[in-house]
Amino acid sequence: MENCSTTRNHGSHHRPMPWFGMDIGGTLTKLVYFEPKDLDGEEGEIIRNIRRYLTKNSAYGKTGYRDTHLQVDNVVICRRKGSLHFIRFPTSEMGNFLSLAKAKGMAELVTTVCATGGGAYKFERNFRDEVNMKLDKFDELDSLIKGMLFAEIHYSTECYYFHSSSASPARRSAESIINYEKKLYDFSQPFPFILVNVGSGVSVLAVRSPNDYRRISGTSLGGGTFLGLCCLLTGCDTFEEAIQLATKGDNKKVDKLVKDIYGGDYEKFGLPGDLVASSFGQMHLKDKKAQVTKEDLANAVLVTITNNIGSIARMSAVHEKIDKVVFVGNFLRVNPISMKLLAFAMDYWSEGEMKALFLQHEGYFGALGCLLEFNEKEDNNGVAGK
Ligand SMILES: Nc1ncnc2c1ncn2[C@@H]1O[C@H](COP(=O)(O)OP(=O)(O)O)[C@@H](O)[C@H]1O
Ligand SMILES: CC(C)(COP(=O)(O)O)[C@@H](O)C(=O)NCCC(=O)O
Repeated sequence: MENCSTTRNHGSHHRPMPWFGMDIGGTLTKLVYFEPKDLDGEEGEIIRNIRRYLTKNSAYGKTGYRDTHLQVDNVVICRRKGSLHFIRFPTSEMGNFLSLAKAKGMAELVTTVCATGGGAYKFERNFRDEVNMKLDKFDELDSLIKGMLFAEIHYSTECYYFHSSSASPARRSAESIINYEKKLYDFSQPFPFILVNVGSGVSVLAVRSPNDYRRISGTSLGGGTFLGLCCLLTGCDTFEEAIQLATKGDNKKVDKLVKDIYGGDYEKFGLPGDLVASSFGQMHLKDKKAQVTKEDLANAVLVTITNNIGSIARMSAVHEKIDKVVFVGNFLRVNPISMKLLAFAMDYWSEGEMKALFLQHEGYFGALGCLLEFNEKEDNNGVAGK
């Protein structure tokens, strides 16, 4: 599938390699690197070294990682064929990243990097002063949509949902979500859809066509809140640790359920006894507090944040009269508990009318979209190298 609008052959007409897209978020910086496979001898030594360094390693320094399972091969971008690599590091490590870029000779080679996310503004000066690089800035929500639509077309297993074997939504319970099965979803006719980006905070968009979308809602209770509260309440230090703890815990020891208040279901309004009535609602009781473990607390934070996001997503979908809700962002990384809870919540509360959808490259669409936008822009401008 072709992405550029011109019909030129590859070579010096295009922006010189290396091609990167960078999304500098509130917590993580995502880097998408396009590795050309149709090499024609144009590669200089520095580019070759950068390519080797990025593609032969899957860890960079202490905090940079390449998500090798997400690599996409045989992609054509601007008439160049190659592979897409997906790399992330904490935004707090930006200083070390800039030092590395300098050490690897990037600063001599690249004059402009395309960047999106809040950090494209926050760190613009650091890029200029420390590595003499200009940031060409793209809007993060424009890039997000562009990247996800591109990935959906180029990666046949991109979109999936969780399937319950129970026919009636009413019979599905929050307990049974553990048995949800992951299934591929044909997202080739995507519009309209609600897009919920769960990063440090949460943005909710109504997307009606590639260039027609609105940011309709958002909440500050997002992935950053989960991680921050977990670190405070359990003493953990990383997202992976927080998720591990949550996997072994039970929110019912922390939250007040409808049945803790009603003794059973609140039938008049269809509230099942197992529904959380009040998140953390038992933690004012000394005996209950004495019994909870850090695993229970981590699970309760995860369920609290996820349910709140699910609720906002569902209300947004009802308001916009849209039945497909796509969840993206790194909060969902290695986090099946939240994905299954969101799938359950969409299905249960809409009585089967709404569907929660998920995407494999969940946190990388902003970086990918910005790489595509930059190349298109350069291509349309007829840039012959800088
Ligand atoms: N390795 C990680 N380190 C920190 N947070 C992570 C990590 N993996 C997943 N997360 C979660 O992803 C969130 C950031 O998501 P992301 O989509 O990258 O947003 P942002 O653009 O705001 O950085 C964090 O708040 C956290 O909940
Ligand atoms: C400001 C942001 C767009 C930044 O994006 P992020 O780095 O969190 O992915 C996002 O955090 C957000 O939408 N926060 C919620 C703001 C609100 O609507 O209350």
